[in-house]
Amino acid sequence: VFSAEDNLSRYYEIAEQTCFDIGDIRREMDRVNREILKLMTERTAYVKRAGDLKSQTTKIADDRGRVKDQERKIIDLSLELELPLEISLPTFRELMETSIKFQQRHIDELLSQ
Ligand SMILES: O=C(O)C(=O)C[C@]1(C(=O)O)C=C[C@@H](O)C=C1
Repeated sequence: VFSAEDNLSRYYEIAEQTCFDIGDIRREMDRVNREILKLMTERTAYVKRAGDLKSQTTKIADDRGRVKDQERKIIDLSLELELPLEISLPTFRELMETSIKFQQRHIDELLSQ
């Protein structure tokens, strides 16, 4: 899925070669944070759209099977990236749980109209 250079060791080498004070670090982190936020926005659009579809079928946002399936994929991909599971897993779990709440509110809003 990822190219060979997409791993923690490689990004750490780049950080060593480009960052020499905390200002350098924080500039890069601000850049990465903006990318993460853009991707979270894109992800949330699909969560909302899934709510549109579920409002016509189950009316229930929460799908534990899909949550478990994504957790498995997050674990496998994190191992590939050398990304510590202590960072990726709780973060994605929180993202999925807050997305479920957001989606259920959207479904309920559609059904109350
Ligand atoms: O896959 C879905 O059904 C979604 O709506 C996405 C999503 C998620 O945010 O990952 C949200 C709610 C479901 O419980 C499962 C997964």
